[in-house]
Amino acid sequence: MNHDFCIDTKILIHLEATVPGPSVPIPTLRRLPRYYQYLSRLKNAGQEQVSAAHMAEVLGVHHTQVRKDLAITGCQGRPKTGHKISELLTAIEGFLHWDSHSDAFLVGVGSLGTALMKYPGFDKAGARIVAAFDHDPTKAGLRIGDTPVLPMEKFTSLAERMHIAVGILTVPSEAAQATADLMVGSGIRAIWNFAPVNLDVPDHVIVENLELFTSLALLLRKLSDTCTPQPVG
Ligand SMILES: NC(=O)c1ccc[n+]([C@@H]2O[C@H](COP(=O)([O-])OP(=O)(O)OC[C@H]3O[C@@H](n4cnc5c(N)ncnc54)[C@H](O)[C@@H]3O)[C@@H](O)[C@H]2O)c1
Repeated sequence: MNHDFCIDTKILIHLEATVPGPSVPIPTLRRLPRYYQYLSRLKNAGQEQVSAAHMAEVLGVHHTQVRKDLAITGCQGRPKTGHKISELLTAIEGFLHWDSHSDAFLVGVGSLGTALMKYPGFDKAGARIVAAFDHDPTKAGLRIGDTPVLPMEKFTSLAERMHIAVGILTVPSEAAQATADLMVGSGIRAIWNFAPVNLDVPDHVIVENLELFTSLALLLRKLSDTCTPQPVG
């Protein structure tokens, strides 16, 4: 696996769909990709060992927490020398199931859906978009990269036949709930939702909302808080 890529921690949809049981704390799941990114950089720079204390300092996480998080992956550090970076990377990959793939279907091949389909990083982080769907007949039949765009009528039969567990939802808000219903009815168990809508789904279905607008609003709010008033004239 290529270690030199940027992982969006929101790719947790794959993890949450595949890591068994509620016993793994979600904050740990969110931190592990950060550790992985940092460890990959160290490995690429030629470093072989790392201590939890060093990771804690660089990543701004308490060292006890880093040790606990790493222990969950099953990788044990050694006294004095710490962890072997390559072992740690392999342990995190295995734990997050990045050494296997979840196939995903995307619905809504507009600006955002197309951008997601063109982004190669999801494949490396465990989720592969194998087909996309759109109700616009002019889009069905297209290919975005290697991925076919298919008519909505094919969604259920293909999802069932291919045992698709992950759905990526990039339709406008007004179509989001109906699309989620279709996904759930077709056996999808995890939805990565980009529409700014709270989806109503059964308890067994995991939804991860990617709230870009909230994130942007926070950024701009923080920016305005740091602005000092300029003298007039
Ligand atoms: N573009 C962004 O940067 C951005 C950022 C954050 C969130 N979002 C959200 O992501 C979603 C998509 O945004 P966009 O800008 O890509 O929109 P878009 O209008 O460019 O694309 C939407 C696509 O969904 C398809 N579609 C609409 N209704 C459908 C249905 N019932 N079944 C199947 N396909 C359907 C349309 O044909 C179109 O191809 C929206 O909910 C938006 O709020 C977008």
